[in-house]
Amino acid sequence: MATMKSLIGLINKIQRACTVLGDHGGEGMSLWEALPTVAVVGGQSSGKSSVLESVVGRDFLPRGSGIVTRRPLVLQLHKTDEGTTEYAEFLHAPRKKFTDFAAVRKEIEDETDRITGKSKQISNKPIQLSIYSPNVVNLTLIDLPGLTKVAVEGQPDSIVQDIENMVRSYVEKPNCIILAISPANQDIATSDAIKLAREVDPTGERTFGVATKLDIMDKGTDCLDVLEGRSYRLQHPWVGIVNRSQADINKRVDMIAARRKEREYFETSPEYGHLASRMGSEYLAKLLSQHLETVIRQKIPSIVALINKSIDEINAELDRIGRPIAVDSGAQLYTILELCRAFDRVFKEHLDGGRPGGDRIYGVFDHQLPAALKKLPFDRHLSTRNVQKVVSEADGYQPHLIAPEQGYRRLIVGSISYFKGPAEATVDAVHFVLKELVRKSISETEELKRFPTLASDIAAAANEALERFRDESRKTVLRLVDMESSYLTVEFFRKLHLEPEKEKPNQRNAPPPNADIHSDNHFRKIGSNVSAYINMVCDTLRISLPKAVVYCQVREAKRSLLNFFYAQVGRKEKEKLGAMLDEDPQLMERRGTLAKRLELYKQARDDIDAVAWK
Ligand SMILES: Nc1nc2c(ncn2[C@@H]2O[C@H](COP(=O)(O)OP(=O)(O)OP(=O)(O)O)[C@@H](O)[C@H]2O)c(=O)[nH]1
Repeated sequence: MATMKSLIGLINKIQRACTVLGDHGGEGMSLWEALPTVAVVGGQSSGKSSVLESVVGRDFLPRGSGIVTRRPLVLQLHKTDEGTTEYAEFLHAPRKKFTDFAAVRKEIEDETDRITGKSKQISNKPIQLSIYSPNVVNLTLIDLPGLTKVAVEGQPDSIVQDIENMVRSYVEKPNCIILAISPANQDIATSDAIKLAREVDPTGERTFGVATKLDIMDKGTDCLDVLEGRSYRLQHPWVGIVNRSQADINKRVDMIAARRKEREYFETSPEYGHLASRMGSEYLAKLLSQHLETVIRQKIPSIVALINKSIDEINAELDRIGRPIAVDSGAQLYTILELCRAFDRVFKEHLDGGRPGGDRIYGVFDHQLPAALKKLPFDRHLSTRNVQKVVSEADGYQPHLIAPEQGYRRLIVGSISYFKGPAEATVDAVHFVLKELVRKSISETEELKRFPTLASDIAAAANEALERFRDESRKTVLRLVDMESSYLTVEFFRKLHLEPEKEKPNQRNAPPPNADIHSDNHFRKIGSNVSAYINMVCDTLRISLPKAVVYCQVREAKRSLLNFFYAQVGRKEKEKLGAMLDEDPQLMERRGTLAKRLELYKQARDDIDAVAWK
């Protein structure tokens, strides 16, 4: 069976882990909120600090006018063996043991200012202090700023509400045990602590009422109605306290002497003598400790469930953002190649189908190219006037006798050169489709998301490769066009020569074979012959250009988009490989945080296992 000490020690440990994680409640699922804690709540000067100090048995809290406690103080008390030296330790300054409690007070003040500045602002970021002493019981208390009704000089008016909100944010948590401090020398009905406690815990099951200043109540009045449970009844009995008066503090009456005085006060008190065993700060400390133990015992299953849930969630997120990468160059090279392959797979899916985009290449061949071919200005180039001009120029001083051989050649070569435009445009259009597919594939490769440097390296390498393919493709298509003008299809013209004879009976308007070589009809006929020839070339190119483009660009992109890159990567040294696998700094930080969280949660689970089943 777990001991009280080990149970509270366990919670202390988990609380410290929470502070390291920056988890002190607030948004989302919080382990902190699942842990039972005791929060000390009360109006200003109600005696909160005094109660805390007498529970600890030491002077260590900052004192002064105005709002002294401006950050929550998480005070973890650890009971040590009799005779051991007392010391304190702050979580923000681990391994520094404070044996001088005046220095503890100074450190609390300094650490408060470190976050809030000297501005007297408040902050909900807790200061965590552990006290190891034979004079304490195992207990965790949270000291909160005193509830106040007015801001003092130098503090913004909003501070009144800010403090109430902060205190409320602690005490409204169902796992918070409220230590509501009310000075007995004032009307309990107007006590800030009781008012707030009633609001957040109407049944009073997690509120402990503490009446301070019993010794300075008006003559003839007492607090018996409350202490004996007749008024302001809570589920737990009220505890009366007598702290050091200001005069005692000024006389430096130490805490141990003060506790003795308090004990004597109750034992000898005519009003409270019969309640002496259930009064005083020592009794309060024991009562709280016992209660905390019961609560913790009840909470353990839900805490374990929460821890397990958190661990699962962290693991899932780590899987999603990727585990840390190996440091040796072999493994790094392997990782880089794997990532390249992942990209290549996505890219191929775009081309081969499965992912959209590849069809746009067919669109270039099926629409763009034919449309561009159709728009070529052959009408103008082969107009009767231009034909006449070109033919005459080719003839020179001696007009042709039968057929203008040179003129035909010039007209045909001139026309064929127009095909270069659509051929190059086809190359470019496919290039842009491929480039767009590279861009898409980079962004769709999940594995690459965490490596922005590598992603841009791969994109750059792929685009460079596409440029090379484009150059090659451009050369090839221009060559196809050039080939058309380098050797004309003789058969076409032979057939042409025979045609007019054959068609003679029907072709009334066609010029006779020996027509005047200077007539319009003659040039029109030449123009239409060239046009027919060019149409044939056009049909050929419409079919062959896509073949060249696919061969040079698409097929190469599928086969060897990253080949050059692979060769480069293979030659890189270790540091360069590491640099390529640079991750988004935010992601690295997130992974670091998750790893730390994971470790702390696992540790917490192990700690609970070790304690709970002892
Ligand atoms: N006589 C007597 N004086 C007390 C008692 N409790 C507190 N005081 C005095 O009341 C004053 C305020 O006590 P603190 O413990 O500083 O009160 P606090 O609620 O922490 O005050 P703030 O931190 O300013 O909000 C001090 O001068 C204490 O000496 C008590 O039980 N009896």
